[in-house]
Amino acid sequence: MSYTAHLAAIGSAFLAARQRSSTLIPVRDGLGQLLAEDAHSKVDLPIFRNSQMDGFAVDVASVARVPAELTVTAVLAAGWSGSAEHVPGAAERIMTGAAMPVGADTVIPIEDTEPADVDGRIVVRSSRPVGAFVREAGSDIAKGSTVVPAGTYLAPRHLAAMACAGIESILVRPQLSVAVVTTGAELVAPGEQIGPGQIYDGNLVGLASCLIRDGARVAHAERSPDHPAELRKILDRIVGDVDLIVTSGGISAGDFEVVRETLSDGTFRHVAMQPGGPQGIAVYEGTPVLCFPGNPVSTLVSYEVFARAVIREDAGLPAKARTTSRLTQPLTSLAGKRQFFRGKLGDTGVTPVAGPGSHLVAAMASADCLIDIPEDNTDIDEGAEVSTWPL
Ligand SMILES: Nc1nc2c(c(=O)[nH]1)N[C@H]1C(S)=C(S)[C@@H](COP(=O)(O)OP(=O)(O)OC[C@H]3O[C@@H](n4cnc5c(N)ncnc54)[C@H](O)[C@@H]3O)O[C@H]1N2
Ligand code: MOO
Repeated sequence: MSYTAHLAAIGSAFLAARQRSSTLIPVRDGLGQLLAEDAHSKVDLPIFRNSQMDGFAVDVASVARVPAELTVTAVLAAGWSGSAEHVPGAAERIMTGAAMPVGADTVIPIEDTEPADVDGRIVVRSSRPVGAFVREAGSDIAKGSTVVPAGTYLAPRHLAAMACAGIESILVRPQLSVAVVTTGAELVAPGEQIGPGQIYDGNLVGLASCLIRDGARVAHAERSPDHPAELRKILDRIVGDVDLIVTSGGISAGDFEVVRETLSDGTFRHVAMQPGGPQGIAVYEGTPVLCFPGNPVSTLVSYEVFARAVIREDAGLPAKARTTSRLTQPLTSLAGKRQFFRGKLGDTGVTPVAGPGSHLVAAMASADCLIDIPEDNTDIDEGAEVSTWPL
């Protein structure tokens, strides 16, 4: 089975995980959520023509020559109904955010005025053009226009704009909910007492953080011993909560292949690639299960090359762009297998990091890309152009 054929099979299996419906939530709960449909403004913003300054609403003709002395006919606070008309040649004292009286076309800030000698009159000291300090209705956005487009991860600025636009509830696409289950009798959590023959579980945190980075929600992260009954117990407990299950280990050719035994209806095969040769796809109680091999580099590379793109697409995140780079040293690759070497990009090209061994997890930590070598390339020269996938 080729890499591309298994990738296509994973794409098909993932379709079931995509079938989740959007939910309506109050805007105030929207932080970090993925907006499922365009949010349209219920009003013009500003909703009505209003003053940008504390000052005086006037008509420009009456302040064309300054100083000009005007009678103050009203005091208009933010929140007044806005139904009064401007008295031509006079001034209305107006506060920031108050509706402009009909007929007034400019605002003189209070700093540019002073009380006149006669009570109830002011002296305007500097003139302003038409529209100065007037915020026109709809000048920010028109009623019915899109305030925030579908596919946006909602930040405070989006929520504030939607609230100002009178939007009370929004349709959001729930994050993909995923369970990560690592398997192996040898595994203990970092920080736990480690005994002979035991190792620390790196895949749980590795896979969970890949998923979170790519926009999914890790609803469960569990470690299973190598007994099918135990694994089944875990799966039964979590399956109702998640859209997808990702496992590591227990799928190759040994005596204790717990994932393979438990998900015996699944498809387990050897993909012509390295690392990540053993692979599995199964369905548990209707939920797709991606089964990655246990070696930590194999697990991480499997995620990168099989799952990352679909998980990001599902979350509405852009695909990670692949690039080409020149090898800084020759490379030998296995005939008939697509090999994903770990590499480090630099000014002179890409340098493979350590060897191909899928246990070399510490070496992988210093890599920043995968070097993708096709099945039929075995001896690649220094300087050859290769495809690199960002990590
Ligand atoms: N006879 C064969 N043996 C193996 C084959 C094969 O084709 N024939 N394939 C090899 C390849 S390639 C890989 S990769 C592994 C995959 O095996 P499993 O997926 O069954 O994984 P395990 O056997 O459970 O573990 C493999 C390796 O990884 C370590 N491991 C497992 N889980 C974790 C974890 N969560 N954190 C850190 N390290 C982990 C485990 O201790 C093993 O050393 O099979 C080869 N064998
Ligand atoms: O192909 Mo396995 O997944 O590397 O060691």
